[in-house]
Amino acid sequence: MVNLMVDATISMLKSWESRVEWEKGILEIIVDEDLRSLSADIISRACFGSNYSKGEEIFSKLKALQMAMAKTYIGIPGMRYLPSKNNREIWKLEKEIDSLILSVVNHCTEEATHGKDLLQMILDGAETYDDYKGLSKERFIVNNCKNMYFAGYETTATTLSWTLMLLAASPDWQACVRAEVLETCKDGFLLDANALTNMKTLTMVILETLRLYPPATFVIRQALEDIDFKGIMIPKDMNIQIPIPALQQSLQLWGPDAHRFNPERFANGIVEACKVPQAYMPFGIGARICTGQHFAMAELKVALSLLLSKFCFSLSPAYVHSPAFRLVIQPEHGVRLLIKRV
Ligand code: HEM
Repeated sequence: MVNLMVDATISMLKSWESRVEWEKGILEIIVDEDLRSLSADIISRACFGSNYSKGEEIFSKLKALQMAMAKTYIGIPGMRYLPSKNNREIWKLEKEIDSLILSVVNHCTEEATHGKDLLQMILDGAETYDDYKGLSKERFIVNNCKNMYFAGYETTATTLSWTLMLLAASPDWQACVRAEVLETCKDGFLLDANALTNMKTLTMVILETLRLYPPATFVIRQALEDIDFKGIMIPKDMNIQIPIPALQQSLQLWGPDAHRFNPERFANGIVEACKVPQAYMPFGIGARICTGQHFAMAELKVALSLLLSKFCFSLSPAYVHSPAFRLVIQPEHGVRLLIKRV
């Protein structure tokens, strides 16, 4: 998996290198779209063993679906069943995405070239799991593929954008991470799973980015029975939304610098960083915690270490800071950076 991530990142890196050269040494770029393509490429290769071009249509439709879903009123019961213009757009996109995924699944199954990728695991799961709770086998496969795409694409791409923004705004931390990367994998390209675990400063920077800009704004749980929570009655079946940014930036829990970028707080791990470590939950919590968290951390480390080994980043004077809620927390106007070779 790490090799696949390295290959995908190197092809983006090469394109940035020639663009920097073309711009005579300093390239001004909004990085988000390229990082989305990178994340799409990686999840597509990991999932279907295919390259980005095959998943391109699926991703553009998923993006449109995400925008349409962000316009709905989350939490108002029954709203999603009304045939409003937006809901009809959502239903149409869902149908198209389903059939596109199925056609890729069929193609992969016929070619049988995908080996031990995520799709194979989903197909194995579909073979051995016979309680579909009323779901057809086809639905089981499509839903799981969609989950992988939806959960693993935008979340990681957005985290990459925010991390580059924060490092561009904090030259000292950027220099520390670059020094660590160059020390860990001498020529910048010798990355493997061992090298990734040794990158402590980079890990601290990623944890701090996920604290300040968690892509998921809340985790949702349903009460399975009536609960008396410290005097608050929560009736059975009620949905409870746990707001991640509020917990991760609480002054009470994290101290007076809770709103500041300070990766140092994670020097001794999550347990030492926060009065109540359970309040740190960028990947959720408990039995339904993100199944892709280790995949995501590996992808973030590979992409950032390769980028930092080759380029220096600073904020463009035209960068406008405006985190916006679109199902994930995204930079509204993109992350506009100045890039030059190290
Ligand atoms: C920075 C990147 C990511 C973040 C911040 C993130 C965050 C989350 C969060 C908050 C949840 C809900 C957990 C809960 O309810 O307790 C979740 C679920 C999930 N994530 Fe991720 N995720 C990321 C990347 C990925 C990737 C790369 C994949 C797949 C390769 C993935 C697959 C999933 C799946 C399948 C679930 C549903 C788990 C379940 O319901 O049992 N995620 N993620």
